[in-house]
Amino acid sequence: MSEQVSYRDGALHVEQVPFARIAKEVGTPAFVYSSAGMTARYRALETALEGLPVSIYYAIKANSNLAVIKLFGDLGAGVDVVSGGELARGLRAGVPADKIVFAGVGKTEEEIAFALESGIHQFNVESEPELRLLNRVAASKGVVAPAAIRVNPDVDAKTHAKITTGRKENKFGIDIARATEMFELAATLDNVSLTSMSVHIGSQLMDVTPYRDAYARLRGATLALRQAGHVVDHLDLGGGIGVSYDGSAPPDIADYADIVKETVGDLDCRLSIEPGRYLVGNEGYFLTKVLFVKHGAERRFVIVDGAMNDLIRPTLYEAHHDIVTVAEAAAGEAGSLADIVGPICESGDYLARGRIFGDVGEGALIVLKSAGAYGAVMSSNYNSRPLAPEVMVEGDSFRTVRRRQTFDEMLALEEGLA
Ligand SMILES: Cc1ncc(COP(=O)(O)O)c(C=O)c1O
Ligand SMILES: N[C@@H](CCCC[NH3+])C(=O)O
Repeated sequence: MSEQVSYRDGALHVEQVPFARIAKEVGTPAFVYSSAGMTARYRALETALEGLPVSIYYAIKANSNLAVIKLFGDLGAGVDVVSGGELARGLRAGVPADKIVFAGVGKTEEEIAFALESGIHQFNVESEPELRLLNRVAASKGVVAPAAIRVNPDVDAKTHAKITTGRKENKFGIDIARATEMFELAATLDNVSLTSMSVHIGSQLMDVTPYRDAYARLRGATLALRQAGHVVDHLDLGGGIGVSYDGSAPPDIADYADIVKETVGDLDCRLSIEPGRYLVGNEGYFLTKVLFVKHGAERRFVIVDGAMNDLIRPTLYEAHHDIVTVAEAAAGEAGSLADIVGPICESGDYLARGRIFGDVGEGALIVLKSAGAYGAVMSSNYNSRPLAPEVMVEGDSFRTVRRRQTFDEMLALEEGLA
């Protein structure tokens, strides 16, 4: 029996990930990433967008491990951050401040001050009060803050309701009809420079058509602003390109690039995009070990040492992740119905439900695919489970890029306070 799993996804693949060795040396559960896969994704996107004046800002919320940020930074990417903590990560990973954009509906005064002191490239402002606060903090520091307004184009991204961000009922952005009003307001504020707009309509878009509608509206707003005498020299087109979790066809990035070209390619604007999931989603795995197999009255439970605190996507979005066993490489192909569940005290603690799954026994290693995005970053200490380690596979070798949290580290913040 092989101790390795082969994985192919179009041109991008990890030939052999040494899961058994990783389990032995690092333990389980663990997140495992492919540097070759992430690099290939970045290059593919760059190639698809060739000829367009586009910069790539990696949205580090998808996977903010320092080694992952550094990998994209070294490839030339900037980063998109949504909190002071993410800004600290971007800087710590060596990304130059002038390649960092700061998005988010609820930036605090302290976060704005930190970003201004760091000298970031751009604030993507999501409300009028935020624009005024940005002006005030910038004035107190004697600087002019580079700003974009994030507009809400009221376009349905046709994705999961919890990750749709461009509809009127969503908290994100400023109604696109108010763009001119915002530019007029900014013109009266001495410490912001507003010459840019951003848009982000949602995550995990499997159909690129909604981008066409959103970018067409952005184009319309740009032309109207210019007509009114304002300068618009940069458009941030957001992230959201989906990846396949089940082997179905992913969106074609060439189609996405065509849409960019056709809608905003001729506006004489610098452009940027903020992909997160696309760059890392398929290039990570969640490795876990079978603790017990229990035959319930109605179904088989495969109880593993990974849980919803490690990978919450199945619980939170009913998300599907393909699963393979390390020994067989294709446990999903034959077998019987099973729930793959974790040790947490909630019935919602499952990694897969009602899955046709092979006959695994205690100690078997199983791998959830496509766990590179919104995996480790969304993990928690629920049930006082220490955070799982993260491992980067580089060529034939691998290295730990986040250690497994110890009990002492988990308890440190409360030390002496009880
Ligand atoms: C403003 C912004 N940019 C970029 C992203 C990255 O999204 P994704 O990982 O779907 O590419 C998000 C998350 O949805 C976001 O809110
Ligand atoms: N956490 C979500 C995506 C959120 C996108 C961030 N705006 C997921 O796992 O699919």
